[in-house]
Amino acid sequence: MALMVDCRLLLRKVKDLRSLTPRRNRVKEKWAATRVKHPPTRLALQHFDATYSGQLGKIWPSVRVALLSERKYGALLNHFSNHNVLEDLQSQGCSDFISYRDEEGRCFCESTADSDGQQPSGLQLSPNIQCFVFPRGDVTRFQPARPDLCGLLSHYLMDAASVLPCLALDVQEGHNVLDLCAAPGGKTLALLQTQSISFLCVNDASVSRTMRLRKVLNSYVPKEFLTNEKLRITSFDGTQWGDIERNTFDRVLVDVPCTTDRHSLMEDDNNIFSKNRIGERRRLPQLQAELLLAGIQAACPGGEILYSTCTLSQSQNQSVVEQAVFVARENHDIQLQVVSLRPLTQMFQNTFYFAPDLRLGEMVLPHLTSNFGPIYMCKLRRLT
Ligand SMILES: C[S@@+](CC[C@H](N)C(=O)[O-])C[C@H]1O[C@@H](n2cnc3c(N)ncnc32)[C@H](O)[C@@H]1O
Repeated sequence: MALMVDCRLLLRKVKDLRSLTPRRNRVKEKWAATRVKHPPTRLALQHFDATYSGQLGKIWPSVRVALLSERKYGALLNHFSNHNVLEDLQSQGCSDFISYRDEEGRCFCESTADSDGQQPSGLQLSPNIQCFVFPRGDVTRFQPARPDLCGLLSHYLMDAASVLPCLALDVQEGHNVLDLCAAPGGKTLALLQTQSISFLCVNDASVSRTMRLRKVLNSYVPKEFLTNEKLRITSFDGTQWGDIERNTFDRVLVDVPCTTDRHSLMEDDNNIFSKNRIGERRRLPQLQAELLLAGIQAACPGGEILYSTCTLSQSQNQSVVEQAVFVARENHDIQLQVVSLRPLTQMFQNTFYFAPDLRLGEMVLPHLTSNFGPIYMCKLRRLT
């Protein structure tokens, strides 16, 4: 009997010991079980290799290596801030890539139509949009922005290529402007720098991102520019805009959600290539076309619409524009003209590496010597 009790005690002890000792192994097993076998970043790279090698041909390896490397930023100067950061930036070797055009002696004047038949843009750049960049090949990081005495920050860090859609939109004095997918607000801020806008409507379907947009605006723009008479901030589904407000705006920016190629290769968090977001990713071109169509309907006849993404994907870029133009004509009797952005690309070819021979629109390709983008943009003018 005593022997049996001893045996039971011994067995219990061994069990207890087992449950205690292999702690490290258990952690290892758990880690192995929860580890993602195919991280979204790797899935994204596989997807890009499969699609972009065909689309971009022999330039894909150069674009690929740039996408996987340290990106470059630009510092959008905030003219509402009294903090004079200009000298500081210049002393670090940065220059404003936009005003650089003057030293080159070039100008944005009405030119003849392109060989591809697109109409010339004739855009005039606002002298108030200034974006500083380090020289080619230099990926030095910018200092964080500093507040002035009123608390307004000196500059906003963003991909310098993201300023191009704002320049291409060509906002003029007294314009009513809609920024349909605006958060977190880099492009809104660039548009506000022009100080030409009569009324600006900024929208983003995501409530949390709209809150971020509000914070950005409050950190950069004085209160007198954010009154209800000058600015409206909403959180609507932009695809419905055509039903809310048609034929209204002189300029519409449609900067749609996309596969955000650079982010998808770098961050596993919130990655659109994760398995649970496959459906959302597949629906993107349809959502983008609906947003662009809504933007087209929101513009007034004669008004201009700028479609932009930060993906290289043809099916999210050119194909979306073609689909929206087709539906606008067939279903809504709206005729559109593609406006050439070639003058813009010629102007900034020293700063950005533009895709050669795109059949529709223009695209900044990432390159190790100027690691901005990708940014795709296409401009449309409403004829009817
Ligand atoms: C590329 S981001 C916009 C970036 C912004 N223009 C900027 O420069 O900071 C796309 C935005 O579209 C928003 N979005 C997604 N679906 C939308 C919809 N149906 N209507 C309006 N906005 C939408 C997302 O919340 C996201 O903030």
